[in-house]
Amino acid sequence: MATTSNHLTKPFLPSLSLSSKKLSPSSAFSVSIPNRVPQRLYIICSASSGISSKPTILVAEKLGEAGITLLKQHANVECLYNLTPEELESKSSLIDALIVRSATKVTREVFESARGRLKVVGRAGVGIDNVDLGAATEFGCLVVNAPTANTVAAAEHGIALLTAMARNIAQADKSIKDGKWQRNKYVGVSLVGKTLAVMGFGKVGSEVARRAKGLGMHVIAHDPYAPADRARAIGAELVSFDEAVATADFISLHMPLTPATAKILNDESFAKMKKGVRIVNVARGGVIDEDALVRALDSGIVAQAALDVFTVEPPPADSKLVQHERVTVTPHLGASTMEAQEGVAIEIAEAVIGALQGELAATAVNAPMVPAEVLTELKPYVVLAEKLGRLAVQLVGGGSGVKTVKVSYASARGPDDLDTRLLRAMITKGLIEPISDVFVNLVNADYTAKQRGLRITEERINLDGAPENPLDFIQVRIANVESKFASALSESGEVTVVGRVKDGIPHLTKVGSFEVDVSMEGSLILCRQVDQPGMIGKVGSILGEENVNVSFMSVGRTAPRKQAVMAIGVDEPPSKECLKRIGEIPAIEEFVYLKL
Ligand SMILES: NC(=O)C1=CN([C@@H]2O[C@H](COP(=O)(O)OP(=O)(O)OC[C@H]3O[C@@H](n4cnc5c(N)ncnc54)[C@H](O)[C@@H]3O)[C@@H](O)[C@H]2O)C=CC1
Ligand SMILES: O=C(O)C(=O)COP(=O)(O)O
Repeated sequence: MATTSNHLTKPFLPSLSLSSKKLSPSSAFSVSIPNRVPQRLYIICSASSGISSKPTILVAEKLGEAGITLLKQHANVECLYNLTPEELESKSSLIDALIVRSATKVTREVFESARGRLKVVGRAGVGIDNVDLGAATEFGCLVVNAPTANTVAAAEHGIALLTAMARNIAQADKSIKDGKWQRNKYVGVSLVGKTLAVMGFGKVGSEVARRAKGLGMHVIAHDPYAPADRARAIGAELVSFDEAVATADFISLHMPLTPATAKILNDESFAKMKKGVRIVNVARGGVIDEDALVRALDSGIVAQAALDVFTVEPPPADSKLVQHERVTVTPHLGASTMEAQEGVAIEIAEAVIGALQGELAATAVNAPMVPAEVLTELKPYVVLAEKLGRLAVQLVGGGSGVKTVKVSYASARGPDDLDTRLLRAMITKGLIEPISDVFVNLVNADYTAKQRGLRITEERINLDGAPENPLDFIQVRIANVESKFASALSESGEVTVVGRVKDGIPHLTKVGSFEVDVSMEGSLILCRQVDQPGMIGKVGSILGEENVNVSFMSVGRTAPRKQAVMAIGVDEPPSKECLKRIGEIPAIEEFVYLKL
């Protein structure tokens, strides 16, 4: 993964390097030998992670057939259910992606044991509380979910539990099967005109609200982050937590399990409720303090509860809550309809395959989501960003340590039209990977930079003109370092490289103060010399004799016959002997070989 750079510098160079700081470029000319290698985006997976052939995907829980079929078109698929935690850990270094539902705990140990191979975790459903997101991010593993395909199923299950609870369906069913006929015991309550508090007004919550309105209920909702107009459109009123729990006849829970929502229904909140309230939970068991719910049932505050989810699944057989006469339970069936499972399976298969192919998933949970059309437009700039980072760091010399990097984006677009998170992540990747064995991607770029004490500051250069392209150029500067190629230091003393995208191909357009123009493919030789006739020919013929193909050549100079920097793109890495011969050309004052 880490690339190497060789560098040969003539002994008298330090003094020259100082003077070169004062030079200002005048012009650049280039000899172009087109070499259009298609660029692939490895935003999540590295080209060297062994995923270039067919990736291996472990499906650890039952997934709809349509999803499995889709996965098999692109990957080796293993379906292994009910693995123990240890079995999952031992599998993780043999797989590129893992697909789970809610029953599999994807722990830190799973990521640690993966030794960098596991690059995508697909959660075939919504809730990602069973995946250690912090650990996934640290290890550069993308987590994607399937957030839409089971919404209706979960909402329908919520309504099913609500109505079944109100009319004692489960209890009456059991009683009749036990040979009894208890018409007086199972008198229910009506829903019409009653107040339902929907806690968590997201996708499922709003579908539940819509259906409850159809049943003639008065719907209120609590969700600190939901827009009021969405609630209004459904005919629900957004209220505070206290108002919701205090006024509701029925409470239906639809928020995710997070540190903020854990045990959000507890002794204190039950004490605020109307006596005889009824509770539905199709969200997560952990949002209710289950012992407190048993107490509230026993004291009569809560008349009934209908639960699809539990803190521990399956719950212990002797669970007081599950065994409670006024509690109706289902074994986490919210998403379990034929339709939802087929939909979820396809949604997650597409997301996982896309991510393995280096695309950004629209349902990424621990990485910025970049809309597909923006990504298409940014693609060549993403490649440029990584290569500029890669190049800049290879120009650093003298063991100075890279700590401060300044990135400038020159664009004629408005600030809101340019999302630089992806570009920053790729610059970080380029900066860190050549000097370490850390794998960096969009997921862990910021985390890895922080860990290494690397501070990346960004600024925009606002240009006038038509903003057809998202960016005009990107400049990367590394401050407070020495350079192994003194000409790479700009007047401010920073290692500076600038690049542009031309015809979809990233080009290096400036090194230090020297304007060049070389396509950023293969490898690069930078030479500084006194501008004079025959230099291109001399270097070119050495490379030719050594069978190294030149793809691009460009010379930037301060003035005719003064200092010049020659940038030479090469397809094959030159041998040490070849580089030595270039270094021996008398007019060449310093040169460096860089891998892009
Ligand atoms: N039982 C089952 O099989 C299923 C369960 N679920 C659960 O339902 C949850 C909701 O799913 P979706 O509606 O698709 O997710 P969503 O993300 O669309 O909605 C969640 C809503 O909860 C809100 N929220 C966050 N913190 C809150 C708080 N402290 N108080 C009130 N609201 C808060 C959010 O603002 C958001 O609007 C999931 O997180 C999942 O755990 C989802 C599908 C199936
Ligand atoms: O999507 C969710 O959050 C669910 O809870 C569904 O879980 P499941 O995929 O059925 O194990």
